[in-house]
Amino acid sequence: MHFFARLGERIEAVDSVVSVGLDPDPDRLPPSVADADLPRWSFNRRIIDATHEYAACYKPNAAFYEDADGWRALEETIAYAHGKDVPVLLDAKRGDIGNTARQYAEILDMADAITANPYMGQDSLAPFLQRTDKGVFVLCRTSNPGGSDLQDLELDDGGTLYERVAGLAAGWNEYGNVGLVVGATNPDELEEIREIVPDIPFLVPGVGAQGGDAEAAVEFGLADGVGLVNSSRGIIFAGENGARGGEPPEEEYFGAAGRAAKRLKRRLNEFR
Ligand SMILES: O=C(O)c1cc(=O)[nH]c(=O)n1[C@@H]1O[C@H](COP(=O)(O)O)[C@@H](O)[C@H]1O
Repeated sequence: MHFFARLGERIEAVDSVVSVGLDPDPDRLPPSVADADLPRWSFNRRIIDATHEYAACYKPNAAFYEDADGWRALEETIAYAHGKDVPVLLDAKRGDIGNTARQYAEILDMADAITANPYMGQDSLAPFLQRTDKGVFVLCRTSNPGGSDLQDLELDDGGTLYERVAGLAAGWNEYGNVGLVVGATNPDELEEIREIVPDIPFLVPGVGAQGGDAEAAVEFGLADGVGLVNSSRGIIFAGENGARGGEPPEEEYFGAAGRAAKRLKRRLNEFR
């Protein structure tokens, strides 16, 4: 089944467009997982247990797994998410010459979708796009402050670079498997890009810790009801915010992640 059809089913099943970002920063893991064989996996398993009923998708960012143990933690995490029937978008931001991209694309054997960087052009993304059952989210207008350095540049023949990327991505969407990444910190750009590509689902990061606009994320991020709004630290580290009282520390910690995911689901659903 094509990724976006599968994602649409999951969104409907849980009535949620929340993407839970699994970015297990080793410096922030709670003491209860520190002694585990694979602390990041141990942490993610508990996060998945606490959040899966609100999750349309999990989005592990590859940066948090790029060492030997990390890779094992990632594999376990993806298998566990799949066991809960939740698709996994690997946030790897890949993009390289064709020969290298073909190797990168092997990653899609384990994940359902990937983020990709369009800077090197169509041939650098072709090996991902050719995996017709997998989703490819192309960076378009990113949420970080420096996103404007290149992406907002005005082109000689009109429009900005991010608008050009949106138009190109529509052309790359031969198999209906292309999405765009547009940050919630850029509500005006979200609206503009939605006008250029009415049918392409967005991954909208930047709500939560980066303070982005949840309403715009939903209003412009979804295409025919399909799209994702991601929060990572705002969910997985919600337990750092202290005691609720009564529960044992571990339950309290991961319970807070579950409540944060549930709150985000509710908030986003106000605008769906
Ligand atoms: O591709 C992404 O997911 C991404 C694109 C972007 O423009 N901004 C952005 O924050 N992200 C990722 O989304 C996640 C955001 O994390 P939080 O700020 O903790 O919610 C991180 O994994 C980022 O790398």
